Amino acid sequence: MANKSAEQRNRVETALDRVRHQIGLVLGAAAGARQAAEAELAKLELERDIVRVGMNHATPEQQNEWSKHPAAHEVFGALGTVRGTFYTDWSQGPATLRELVGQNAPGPAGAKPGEWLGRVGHNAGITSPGLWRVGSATAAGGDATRTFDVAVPLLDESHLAITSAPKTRPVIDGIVQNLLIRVLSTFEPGAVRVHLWDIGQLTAILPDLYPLSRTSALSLYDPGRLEDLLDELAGHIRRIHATGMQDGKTSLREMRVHRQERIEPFRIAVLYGNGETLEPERARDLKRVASGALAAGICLIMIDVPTAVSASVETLSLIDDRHAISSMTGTDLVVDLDPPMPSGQVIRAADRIAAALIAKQGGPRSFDDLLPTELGRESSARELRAPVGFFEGEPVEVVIGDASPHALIGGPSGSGKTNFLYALLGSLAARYSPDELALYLLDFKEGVSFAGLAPGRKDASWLPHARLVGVNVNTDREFGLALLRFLADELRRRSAAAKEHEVTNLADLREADPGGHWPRIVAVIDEFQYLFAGRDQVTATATQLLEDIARRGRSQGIHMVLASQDVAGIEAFWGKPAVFEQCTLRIAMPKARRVLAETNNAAVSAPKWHGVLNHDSGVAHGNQLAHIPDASSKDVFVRLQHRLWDEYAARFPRPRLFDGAHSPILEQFPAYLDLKPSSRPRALLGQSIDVTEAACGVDLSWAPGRNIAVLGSAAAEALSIMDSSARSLARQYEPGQVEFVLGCAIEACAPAVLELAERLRADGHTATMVDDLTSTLESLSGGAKILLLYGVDAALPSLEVKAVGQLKSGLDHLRTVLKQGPGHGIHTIGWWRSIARLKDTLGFAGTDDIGTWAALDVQGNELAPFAAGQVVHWSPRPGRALFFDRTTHGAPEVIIPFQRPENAQ
Ligand SMILES: Nc1ncnc2c1ncn2[C@@H]1O[C@H](COP(=O)(O)OP(=O)(O)OP(=O)(O)O)[C@@H](O)[C@H]1O
Repeated sequence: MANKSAEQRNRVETALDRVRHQIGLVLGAAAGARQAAEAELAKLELERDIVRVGMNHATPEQQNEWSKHPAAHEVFGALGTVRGTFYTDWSQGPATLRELVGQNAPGPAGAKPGEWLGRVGHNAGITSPGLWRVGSATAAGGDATRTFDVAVPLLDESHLAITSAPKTRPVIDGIVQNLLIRVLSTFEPGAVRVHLWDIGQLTAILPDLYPLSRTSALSLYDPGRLEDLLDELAGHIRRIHATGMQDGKTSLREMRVHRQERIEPFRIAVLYGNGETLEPERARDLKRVASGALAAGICLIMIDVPTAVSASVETLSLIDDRHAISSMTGTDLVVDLDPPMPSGQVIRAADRIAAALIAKQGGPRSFDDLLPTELGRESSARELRAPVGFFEGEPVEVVIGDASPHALIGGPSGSGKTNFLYALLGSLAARYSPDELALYLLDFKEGVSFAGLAPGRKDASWLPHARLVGVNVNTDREFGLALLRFLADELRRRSAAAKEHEVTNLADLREADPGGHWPRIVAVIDEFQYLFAGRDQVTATATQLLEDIARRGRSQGIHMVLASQDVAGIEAFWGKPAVFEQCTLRIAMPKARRVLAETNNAAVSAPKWHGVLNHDSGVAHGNQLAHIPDASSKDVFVRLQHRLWDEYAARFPRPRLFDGAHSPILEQFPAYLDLKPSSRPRALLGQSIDVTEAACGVDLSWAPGRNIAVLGSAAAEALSIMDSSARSLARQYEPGQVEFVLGCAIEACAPAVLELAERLRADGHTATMVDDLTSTLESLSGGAKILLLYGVDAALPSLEVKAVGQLKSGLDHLRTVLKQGPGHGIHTIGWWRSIARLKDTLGFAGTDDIGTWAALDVQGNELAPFAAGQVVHWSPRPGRALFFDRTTHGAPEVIIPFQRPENAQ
């Protein structure tokens, strides 16, 4: 039993010993592993320390410390091998970089200033260097073989953001100026434009470049108006983008390569901030500009402008006044910045570039420079496009088409509006034949600015494109209305044709109807605000018509060019936004107000004989400044007009000239000359105020009411109307077919009446002067007779007298003649000097027997009973009459009585 238990105990102890042994083994292995890990860690830590400090940069104490490390030998050995391998590879690094910069920054972009500074560049600007030198850097080791150039991309590659360190402004100016003069000296003059803005100052930004500020190569902006610069840049971006779209290209660079021409200059905008964030709106604008700029060849150099832009931006952060860290080289390498180029040499270089640019652009351009080499080569199917001026030697065009259908021109008196119109008309007329372009020209100004475009006494030539020339129409607003009516009718005619051909615009209509005559119509109305000068029917109708034409003219090729002196004209648009909005082309002459958008001040600073052209409804980014050549001096336009006249006059009729200052002469008037014997004779009372040269006539058919009353005391006009009525009728009867009976109760007019009688007799007619009107009226029998009664009012007292034994007075006979005469061919043309006397004459019979009348110096409200009770607006004025014919008129119209021979000049 004892043995058995001892044996058992032995077995247990043996098993425990085995377990203990196993545990010992495991613990020993763990301790060993830990020791090895600790040694590895110490080795790695040593390696890290050495790498962090750098083998060559360690102090002797440090070296000593490291060498005591048990793994020192091994670590130094391994690091030495790595370093050796690395430096074997890198020994080529600086040389490679030097070569790279040399290739991408050729000539002034990277070379030493002594090699190029002061010479004018030749690069045409189709391609550009990829890099521009700012300094150098030296790789570890410190020796010169490890130095390489540091250069940054600019222009359409990348923007550049520079951050200053304290007191480094002069250094930054040096960097920026170095870069700019490198760029300016690379390209031919005119290929680069520099825009400078500094939040802190207006004048002293990069002064060494100032010689360039007399050209377009350098512009400065107001410190408080960053928006002006950003607007301008945004405008360029939009324009370049739009041009690119037409070419199917997304960047200016692609377009340049595709077209193999520069197209637009490179632009560099330098923005000096102060480290503070911009106001939110500006920051937003800047971000927007920055993101579209590079594709438009616009590069920003921003100094201390904190902004996150989503475009390619390289950075340069100054450490002190000689050194910087650059995004091109990374944070491990310090850039040694190039020193500023010598001020005197930079000034001289800038001066030479400026002089070369001025020489290249030539002197101021003339009107002839606007003209093409060959006349009339362009098609107006899609649009009208013509240069009207120049900016820095480059032509600036006006486009009239779908996007800019109508134009508004403003500028104070003497600012050159009329001159601009001549430049525009000349440039257009020289490019488009009269088949492509028809002009309707109206000038409400007192004066004759367009008169030369119609045949005149001194010069028989005319502008063959002109269909209508209206001058001195300031008192004849109705003529403006007539033009608008004409345009509205033409609009309808074109719409109908378009509908018939199932097209929607002029270009398609011309294609669908190649035989049709569909020129683009441009109607120019100078001082158009006269149209709205009054709270009357003319204003109301003009507004309505203008709106209609403005809205629908675009697609039918009917365009309006409205010019006005400043505010007055534009005020006329208040409450009529439709017209204003449709005038997307705005032209502001110097000091013009309200023509451009509210916040767009470009016209304020525009120099003399310049204009700000804007195809974007006057929003600042659409501004294009242009010098307008002198087009209105003696003989300038006339020379072109003679060329055009020689070319086209045989094929195109002369324009209609309407001159409000001159009354027409009956004997020269086409409607009078064309009169022939007719079964329906018409009495011509005067000229209609209309686009066509029409006469206003009264049909004297044998029907009740066909009498004519001339109303008012203005003798010259009254005599004229009586005269032209009689003489025009005389032409429509064969001798003997009609009898004229003339009675004159106004002594002063007797000679004129006698003279008329003579003329009528000379034409072979019977013309009887009567003294005793009562007996003449009593004995009148049927058959064609024209009674010409001068001053019926003066005859009334004797007509009212009833002779002894007579049942009827002369007045009774007159009433009978007025009532029953027309039906039997007896028509009365009578002159009453007052409306009250006419009413007395008619008595209780009502006004029906006076079917037509021409009113002179009488008030409109007196005329209502004779115009079917409607309100008559009429401000009497010399040389004009208000005419109404019950059978043909809805409302009275203004007419111009003919000039009587003795009044003719
Ligand atoms: N670009 C120019 N170059 C030289 N002379 C010019 C130019 N523009 C206008 N002029 C001259 O200035 C004068 C006034 O110009 P213009 O008649 O065109 O001004 P306006 O604005 O139409 O003035 P207003 O409304 O009083 O008629 C004219 O004698 C004209 O010859």
